[in-house]
Amino acid sequence: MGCICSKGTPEEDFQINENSERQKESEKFSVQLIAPFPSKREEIEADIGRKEGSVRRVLKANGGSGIVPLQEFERKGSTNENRQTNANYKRSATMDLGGSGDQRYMGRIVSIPHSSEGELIVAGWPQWLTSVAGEAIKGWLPRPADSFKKLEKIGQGTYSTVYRALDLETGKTVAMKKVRFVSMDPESVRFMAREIHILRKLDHPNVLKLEAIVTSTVSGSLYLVFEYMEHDLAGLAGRPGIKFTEPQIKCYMQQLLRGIEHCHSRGILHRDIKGSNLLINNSGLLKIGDFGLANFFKPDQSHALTSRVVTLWYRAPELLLGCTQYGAAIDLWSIGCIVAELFAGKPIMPGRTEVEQMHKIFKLCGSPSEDFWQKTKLPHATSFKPQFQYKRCVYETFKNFPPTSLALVDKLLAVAPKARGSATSALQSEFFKTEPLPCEPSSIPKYPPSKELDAKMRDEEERRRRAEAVKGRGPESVRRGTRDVKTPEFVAQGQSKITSTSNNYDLHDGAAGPKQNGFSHSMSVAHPCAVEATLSKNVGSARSINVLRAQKSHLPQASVDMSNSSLKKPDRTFSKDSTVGYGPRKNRIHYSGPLMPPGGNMEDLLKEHERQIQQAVRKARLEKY
Ligand SMILES: Nc1ncnc2c1ncn2[C@@H]1O[C@H](COP(=O)(O)OP(=O)(O)OP(=O)(O)O)[C@@H](O)[C@H]1O
Repeated sequence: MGCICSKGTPEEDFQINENSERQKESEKFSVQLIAPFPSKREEIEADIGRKEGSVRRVLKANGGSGIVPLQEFERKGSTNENRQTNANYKRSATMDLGGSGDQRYMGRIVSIPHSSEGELIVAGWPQWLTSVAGEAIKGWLPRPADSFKKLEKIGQGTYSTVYRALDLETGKTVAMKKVRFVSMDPESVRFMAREIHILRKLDHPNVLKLEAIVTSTVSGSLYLVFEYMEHDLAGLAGRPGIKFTEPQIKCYMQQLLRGIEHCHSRGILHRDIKGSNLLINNSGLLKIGDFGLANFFKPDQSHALTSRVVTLWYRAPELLLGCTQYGAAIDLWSIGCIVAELFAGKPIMPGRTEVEQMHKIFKLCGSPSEDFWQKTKLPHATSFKPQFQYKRCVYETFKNFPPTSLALVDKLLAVAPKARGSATSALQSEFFKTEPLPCEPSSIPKYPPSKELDAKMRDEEERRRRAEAVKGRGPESVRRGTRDVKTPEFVAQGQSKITSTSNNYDLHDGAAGPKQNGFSHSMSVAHPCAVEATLSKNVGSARSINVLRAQKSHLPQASVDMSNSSLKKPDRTFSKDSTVGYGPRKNRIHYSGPLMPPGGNMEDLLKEHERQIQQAVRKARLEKY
């Protein structure tokens, strides 16, 4: 599969008004941000007076906030009151069609057929986008790219880089998520279109709102513009010195469940609930973000979906077993992991391979009965069937948790999906009704901006310092200084177990990796996904840490996703390489580790994995330093 690198530098994609060079550059943009509909004629006219000839006036005329359907725009534009606005819109829209005179464009506009694609092109969207993602952007107007000023990078996802930016029209700080494509490959565009399409279906205070979109022909990138959130839960939980109170945890979890309840009520599964996708602002509001893996589902589960979704540590057992007809319960499982993680102060099941993940689940939540294994048709059942049955020990393991939280965790971490209930039933649980009650979001302390990226940078810095220190101390020190990732069940006798940063509880499995207090697992020295990448090659040879990091755990199977989305979208690919973006799935089936050979011994297999992982990590470190 080809590289999906973004060709332009991030700077090329943002136009800064004061800079005339950049303004020229801005004309390379074929699409501008979505603009809302003008509300006041005076504003519009004043703006036109100031900025005749500028695409920006459309944005300003629209008041700089909100998004209005194109049809409504046209309808309003046909009235006397809005005629001027409509003219602006037309001129603005046609600037990108390559012409140079209003008359000519007006003619074109009149002749545009009333098809959705025609409308969209007139609105300023490029054809590469309208031809495959018309449904997702239908009815939206573009906004100019030069109306944003890029500030610093605040997030690095698998498919995107996120920047803090200033909306020059409103003065508001926003987050701009730059999505990469494989040179406008239609399939890649469809991946992104699904995210947009889903975001547009959602409207809830606990779901991050998509405010605008911009694309750049310079870099082949597309930007999704969101309200700016100061923190993500991963960053916040991983910040030294921050300790969540019980009312605060309840407050966050209530908001998370309300947000997911809304998604499920709209027939949408998030499929990647984890700390770094839960954004929190300085008013204590939590919003679910990153709908890149989200998909539509029907309660009857009649459509097959890919089972290779959700970041490994938060992945439900049915997905690991290869189930393709699943529902809301997979998100509830992830939420169960998060509730427990918040109380524990570290991830509760930090598996590094699917085999290990499944094993951790069985050890904590119990393994299914013999009868289940006899009857199930789940594709990976034979591979994962343990040699003996594990007894459930959720209550014993988390005995120090507040009792009502334990009841909720126990329910959400039910191995049988149906037993997890729903977001609505979770919201009605005693957990939220018993003292101490959830606090008001506004009463939560204001923290300095804390993102997963910050946690990653702290880890990186710490690792660099350690490496510097051991350099001067010789090989013996290197050995002692190396923080090899340990799978807790293989921690040698007498070696101290990882302790929780918030509550003391006794997990039979501790957290793996040097990041001990949860959520920032993707920045562990050896990311579980990176390690999986090594194992996917069945590591005879260890690879460099950079290569190790280049894979994500939830690589999709190519053919199983036959979802019911109206966009008929394919699934995303899952490369963790920062230069990689959305891409077609062809030839991108990866397995995070060899499946359990039938009749094989799980403990032996895991030990072998551990040996390979440590060998790979050691070699990578030695290569690096
Ligand atoms: N609206 C926002 N405000 C502030 N920061 C944000 C916002 N949206 C995203 N971020 C930051 O950027 C990071 C990456 O964003 P996001 O999860 O959407 O990207 P992704 O490529 O889909 O990531 P992933 O690899 O987790 O799938 C988030 O963890 C968060 O720290």
